[in-house]
Amino acid sequence: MASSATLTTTQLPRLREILEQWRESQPPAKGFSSDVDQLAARLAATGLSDSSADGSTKDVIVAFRTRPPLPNEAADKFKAEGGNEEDAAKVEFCSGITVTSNEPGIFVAHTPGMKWNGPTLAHKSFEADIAFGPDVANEEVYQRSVVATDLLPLVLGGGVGCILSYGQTGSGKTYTMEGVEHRVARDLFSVGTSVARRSYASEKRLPIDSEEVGKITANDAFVFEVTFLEILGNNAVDLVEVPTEVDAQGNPVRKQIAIREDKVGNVNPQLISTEVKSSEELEKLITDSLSHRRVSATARNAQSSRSHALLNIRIKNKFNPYASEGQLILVDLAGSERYEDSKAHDKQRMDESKENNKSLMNLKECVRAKAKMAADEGFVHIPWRNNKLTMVLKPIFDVESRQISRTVVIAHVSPHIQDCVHSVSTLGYAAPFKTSPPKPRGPARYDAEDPRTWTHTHTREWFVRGFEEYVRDLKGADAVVPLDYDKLLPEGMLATHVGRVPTTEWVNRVLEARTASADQWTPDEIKEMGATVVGKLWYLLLTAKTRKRNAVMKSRNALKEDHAYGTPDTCDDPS
Ligand SMILES: Nc1ncnc2c1ncn2[C@@H]1O[C@H](COP(=O)(O)OP(=O)(O)OP(=O)(O)O)[C@@H](O)[C@H]1O
Repeated sequence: MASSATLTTTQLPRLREILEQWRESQPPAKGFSSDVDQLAARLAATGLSDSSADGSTKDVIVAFRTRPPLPNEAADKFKAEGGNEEDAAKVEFCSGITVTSNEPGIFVAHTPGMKWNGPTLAHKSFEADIAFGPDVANEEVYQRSVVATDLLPLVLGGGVGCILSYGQTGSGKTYTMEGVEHRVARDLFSVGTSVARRSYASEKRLPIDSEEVGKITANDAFVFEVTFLEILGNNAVDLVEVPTEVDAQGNPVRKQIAIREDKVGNVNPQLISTEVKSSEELEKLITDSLSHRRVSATARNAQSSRSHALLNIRIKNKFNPYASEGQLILVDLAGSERYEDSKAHDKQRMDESKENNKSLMNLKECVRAKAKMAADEGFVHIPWRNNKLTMVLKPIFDVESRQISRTVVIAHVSPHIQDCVHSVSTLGYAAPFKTSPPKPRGPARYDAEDPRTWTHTHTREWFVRGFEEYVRDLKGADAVVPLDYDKLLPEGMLATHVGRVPTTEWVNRVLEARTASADQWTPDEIKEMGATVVGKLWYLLLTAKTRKRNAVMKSRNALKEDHAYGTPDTCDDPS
């Protein structure tokens, strides 16, 4: 099969002809629409959105994106691969990607080859959850990957949301991520205000449209703190820091940031953390930090980003001290490069490129393991400690964490046939992340220790017992639980559904389900009761999910100990 480097201008017209014939033989493309509202509604109906509240939401969502060809790009590519000026002028764009379905997203990559009777095309299709074709604007990408997947309510509710922008250098990752980052800045405070008003209304038992509730803003309920980290090869630096010195080559000198796990298992690089109180402040921080990001020319893209850039927005909840800290992590990954792409680099650039590819491979292992775990596919080990990039992404990879997390991977491919070999590898990298959500377990055998097997009645009985125990310990044997269980756990609500409700949302539900007898309780006491009891459910869910893994780890540890000290049978009797 010919690689893109061996394509010649004379083959392109024939390849275009073959592609046209192939396209004509295909059924019409499915599910195309640029109506963002319609798309969001459809995604909600297909279970990608949390608003379906049926527990089927995926933890890993995969999207493909390709961009339009840029002016002169086809000729420039040809020249970059050794073609002469005269022939380059004749090179016209030939598409290497066809989008055949929007939901699920299907991209077909067309790889050129050569037989005795002329050029050929091999068509290979890849499936994701969502596809963005070349004419899709950044607003639609944001609506379908952030709004329809409820990432902002999730992180405001104490969950972890992450977007990973992956792909070949020059394929449009930065274009997508900057679009997402600026739109997050635009919407975070208004969505935060709605969430804050709902919490306030629940706590004060006020109608949501009352004047008092209308005065509440996002800043009354949340503290937003932002960091921006850059990882280049093996080095990490703070993008918020304004460099004051330059080296001999005139490059800004930046302080190296250590990335390691502390004694209690947290990975908190010492970065400048800036509190932002408005969309404008967040917007400015993003723009300033991005201007510090290192760029250098590559054979593919004159403004190529050589580094991974991680924007992290941490959200503390002032209304609900029991809620975990929400985090939104937006990652523009360094371009993945093949040897051919990096051969023009100097030694330092080559090493960086190697290091980048290594970290991307490890990231792949981690995302794939996470997707498998979410789909309940048995024992899973997530190797997030292997690399700096995955270490800072610990909040999404830690299997012991009880925070709800959702990751959207957007894999980018170039539209050009010359890049097909690389596109096939990018699509092949991301496609396996697409897994089916765990199947509803139906009438699985009831296990008191595994909430995934509980019916609505089991769930309700467990909560009734849990609240009664809590209230008895706190207020004495005769105290009554001040909750309306019909309101808190409506018919059909299962333990698995409760397990997917972020803390803040759950505590709001508990506040809304208060009965008249709750007048003797303070709102904080009610919140603590709700958070404590649901915490026990999460623990059960976590141990049930990781039971097989824990058993394997336990037997491995036992093996290690046996190896070091011998088993009781084999130990020498000291007497
Ligand atoms: N969807 C799009 N519509 C129009 N232009 C686009 C689109 N996506 C990318 N571009 C343009 O393509 C060029 C390359 O895009 P970008 O810099 O985002 O690529 P990249 O994948 O981040 O590259 P690198 O890894 O080298 O940084 C830029 O000029 C950008 O403006």
